[in-house]
Amino acid sequence: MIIAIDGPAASGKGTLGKRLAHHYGYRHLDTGVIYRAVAYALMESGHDLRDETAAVQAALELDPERFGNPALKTQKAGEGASIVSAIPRVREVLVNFQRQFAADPPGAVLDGRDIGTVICPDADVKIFVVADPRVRARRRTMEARARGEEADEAAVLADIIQRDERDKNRPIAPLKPAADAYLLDNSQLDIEGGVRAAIDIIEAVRAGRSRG
Ligand SMILES: Nc1ncnc2c1ncn2[C@@H]1O[C@H](COP(=O)(O)OP(=O)(O)O)[C@@H](O)[C@H]1O
Ligand SMILES: Nc1ccn([C@@H]2O[C@H](COP(=O)(O)OP(=O)(O)O)[C@@H](O)[C@H]2O)c(=O)n1
Repeated sequence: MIIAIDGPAASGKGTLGKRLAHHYGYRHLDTGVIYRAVAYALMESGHDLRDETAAVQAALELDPERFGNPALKTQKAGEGASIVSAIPRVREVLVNFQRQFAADPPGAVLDGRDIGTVICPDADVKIFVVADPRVRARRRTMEARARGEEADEAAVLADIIQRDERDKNRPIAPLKPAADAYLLDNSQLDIEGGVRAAIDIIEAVRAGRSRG
């Protein structure tokens, strides 16, 4: 089974993806980390984030062993990711890696912006996670502070809004729910509540399928 999770910045996709993968015994890929890694490679080598040749090269040289680098979690890497991810050739290079991950047994949960629309249009279940931008900014701010970083909630909110706008309005693989995605608004839910709501969706889809 393939579970596709998409949604705007800091909506809880990664947390949900990880928890669902654990619940079902599947593998999990946070696809945002791929674009963050490409952006980080450019920043480290002093290239402009809009340098297509350098960005494509960084995408070709992607090393999943480095996905755990804490530097990829920063706001700067997220902002950079949203710039490099709008380059069509960068996305093209990264499609196969993601599809291969999704296809390997026993099943996979992928989260990102275009999983249900582009990467896995035939996913068994698609969930589009949303939450009020102020709630998302608050959560992301708390997360950064828990890591010992300084974070200004208003600046985090501005970054989230700017990134969502860029991701929604790019011509290639824009952030939008697939036509057959289930919307899950977790603004008023805690992590447990969000996971339960997602499992309810997945089980309802499975039950419907086995009846049909
Ligand atoms: N349903 C939820 N309720 C409360 N906090 C949440 C919820 N889902 C995620 N979080 C917290 O919000 C922050 C952003 O979640 P994350 O999974 O990193 O989002 P995304 O992958 O969409 O960027 C994290 O600190 C996470 O612990
Ligand atoms: N499948 C994906 C995942 C992320 N991205 C881009 O990568 C950026 C960072 O993604 P992320 O999921 O790590 O961001 P957060 O939601 O964790 O803040 C996004 O703003 C998108 O521009 C994408 O284009 N397609």
